[in-house]
Amino acid sequence: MTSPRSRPGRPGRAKPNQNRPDQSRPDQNRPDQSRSDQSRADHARSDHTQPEQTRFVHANPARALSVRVLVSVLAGDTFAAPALDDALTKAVLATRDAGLCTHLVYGTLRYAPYLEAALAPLLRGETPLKTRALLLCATFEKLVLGTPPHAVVNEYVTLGRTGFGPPALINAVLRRVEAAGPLHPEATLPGWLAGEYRAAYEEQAPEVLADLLQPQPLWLALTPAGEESLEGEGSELELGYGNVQRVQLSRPLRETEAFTEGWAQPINPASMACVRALGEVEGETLLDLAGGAGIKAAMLAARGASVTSVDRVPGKHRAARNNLKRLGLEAEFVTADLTGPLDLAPASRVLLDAPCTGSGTLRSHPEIKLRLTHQAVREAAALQGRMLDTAADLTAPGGVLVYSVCSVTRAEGPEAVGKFLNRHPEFAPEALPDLLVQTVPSGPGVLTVPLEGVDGFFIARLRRQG
Ligand SMILES: C[S@@+](CC[C@H](N)C(=O)[O-])C[C@H]1O[C@@H](n2cnc3c(N)ncnc32)[C@H](O)[C@@H]1O
Repeated sequence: MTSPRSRPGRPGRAKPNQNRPDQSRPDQNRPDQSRSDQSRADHARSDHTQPEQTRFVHANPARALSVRVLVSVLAGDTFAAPALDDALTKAVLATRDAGLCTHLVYGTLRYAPYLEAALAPLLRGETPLKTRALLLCATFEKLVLGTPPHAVVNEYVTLGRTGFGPPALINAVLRRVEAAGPLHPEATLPGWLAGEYRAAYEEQAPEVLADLLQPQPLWLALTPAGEESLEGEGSELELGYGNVQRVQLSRPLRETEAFTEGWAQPINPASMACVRALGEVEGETLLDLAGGAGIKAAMLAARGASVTSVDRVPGKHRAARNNLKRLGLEAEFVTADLTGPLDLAPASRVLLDAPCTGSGTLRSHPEIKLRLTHQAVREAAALQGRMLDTAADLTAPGGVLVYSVCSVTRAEGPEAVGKFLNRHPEFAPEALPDLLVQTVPSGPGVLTVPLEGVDGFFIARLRRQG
């Protein structure tokens, strides 16, 4: 394992922080920005210093928007990232209010089970979703952010009056709500999922679960010109895994020269580890199966591979094409269902970055832990098994198949590959090249360790013998 490269901050160069969550992340992992979240928290804590008249006549618009977004996410209608992007695009909020809104939505979702436990003794019967969302958000502020209790009560009672719930109930609950016990990170996800994390990371599990409650930083794959340009604009590059850097932007990513010139690509270091798992790809023909929005395809094309990306959804190809164009790269696209045989020439390098439950991305997608079921894991594993069989047919003799999922469940990782190897004795697992991120062994592959904003991915590298 190679240690991440730490980059000291450069005090005095940073420009005012951009709190609005970035809307330019074509990757499925859509990180919000850690520094933004921090300043949002500071803002939340300092709310009680506002003048009395302006404080409680209208609830802060960030809180109203947060609760509306939470209602749609908790209803299961949408994921937090697109709901928030959509809401912030339509609402005209001051920068710091947009930051507060982002922090409240993600924070409430990250801590939701803990907040539910605190609220449970105070609520009888069914609580309407709007009221539940409001109470969760307010409880997050009171118990986790440490916003002064009187400010929480006044803000959210005022908000309740606008149609979110009975002010008397909100007032009574928020005055009394207190922590049900010490905050154990395990209490912030369902017991069975905490068990999967314990099985995956053993003694590191408590540290990992605590880390998943932190704000998600922004990671960018940068060319040297991109690094120079961002630093010149006052952004801070903090920590690096190879060319993937943790960045605090001085302005929205889409407005940076690094993005418009194609020198920057959002990608989690664990996502990049799947690309690294393929080893040297320069001059190789490569199949990127389940290629989605083509983030890994782009990174592979940048390394000199001739990439054909296959996905079932044509819309994803459009997004991928546009993104590749921005990066000055090219790939072929094939729209096809990978659960059945495909009329494509086998390749010497194949990546199957399979659809999965996303259980390794709880920092950036905290709502997943509120929705995930055993049944969903079983269904994902069955789909992955079928896609692995197709991937086997598309791997040339002597070639390499890399299988990856952004999930830490055993069924989707080591068990899926174990069953595959039983069905396909012509494949054997082999050692992975240096992935740069921290990993732990997991059956025939490895798991990346989700600390400091790195996602949890299972990755296996399989060689076809004959
Ligand atoms: C984890 S995402 C891939 C992310 C992508 N590799 C990237 O780096 O941007 C999984 C993809 O699998 C695709 N998918 C799901 N079921 C499929 C199927 N039966 N056949 C082909 N693609 C499928 C989804 O459309 C989705 O884009």
